[in-house]
Amino acid sequence: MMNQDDLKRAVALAAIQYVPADCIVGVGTGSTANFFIDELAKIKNKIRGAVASSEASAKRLQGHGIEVMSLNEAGALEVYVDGADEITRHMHMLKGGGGALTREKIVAGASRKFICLCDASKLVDVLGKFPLPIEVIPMARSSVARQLVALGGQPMLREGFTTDNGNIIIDVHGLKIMNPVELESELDHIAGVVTNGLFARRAADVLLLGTADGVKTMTVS
Ligand SMILES: O=C(CO)[C@H](O)[C@H](O)COP(=O)(O)O
Repeated sequence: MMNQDDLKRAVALAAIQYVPADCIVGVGTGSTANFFIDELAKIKNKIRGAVASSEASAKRLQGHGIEVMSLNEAGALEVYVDGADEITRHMHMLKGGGGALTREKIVAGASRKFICLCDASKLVDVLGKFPLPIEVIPMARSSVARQLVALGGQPMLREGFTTDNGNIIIDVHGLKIMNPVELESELDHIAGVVTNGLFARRAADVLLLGTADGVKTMTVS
C-alpha cells in the first residue's frame, strides 16, 4: 500500500525525464518539490544549476551541492517543476500553501514548460476547496480583506507567517472558482495584492499524477 510520501517520491522521480541535459532547472517549493530536489541531486552533474522559488528550496538545493542562481543570472528557463494544492483537467492550479506563490509565479512565468507534480487527491473539478492564498503588502491588509469579502470570500490572515518578500498571506476560504482565468486577473487588480495563488494564465503543461496504479501523465490536448 503506497502512502502519500511514496506517491510524491514517484512523481518526483518521473519528473527527472523532463530535465534536459546541461540546463538550469526552475525548482518549486513544498514537500513534493523537496522530493524532486532530492532526485535532482542524483543527476546534479548533468545540469548547470537551479533557480529556486523560495529560500527553503535554495537551502535544500545547496545542501545537495547544486548551484543556485538568481533568475536574472539564469535568464529564460527550459523547465519549471513544482507541486500544487489543487489542479483541474484544464491544468489550472491553486498554489501557495507554502506561501511561496509570488516567486513560484515569477519562475514559472520565465520557464518554457511547467511540470506539475501531485498526488491523485489534488485533482479536482472546481478549484477552491483549498483556501486561496494571496500575498499582500502589510499596510493593505484590511482594505484587501474587505474587497475579498465583497467577492464572496472569507479572508483569514495566516498568523505568524511572513513571505520571503516580507509580506503577509491572506488565505481566502469559501470561494467556488468557476472562472480561474478571470478571477486571477481580478484579484491582481486589487491595490496591495502582490500575487494570488491562481495559476490559470500560466497553467501547467504536464501533470504527473501519483496514483495507486502508478504515475499518470496528463496534458491539455
Ligand atoms: O504552492 C506551493 C508552495 O507555495 C506548493 O507547491 C503547494 O503548497 C503544494 O505543497 P506540497 O507539495 O507540500 O503538498
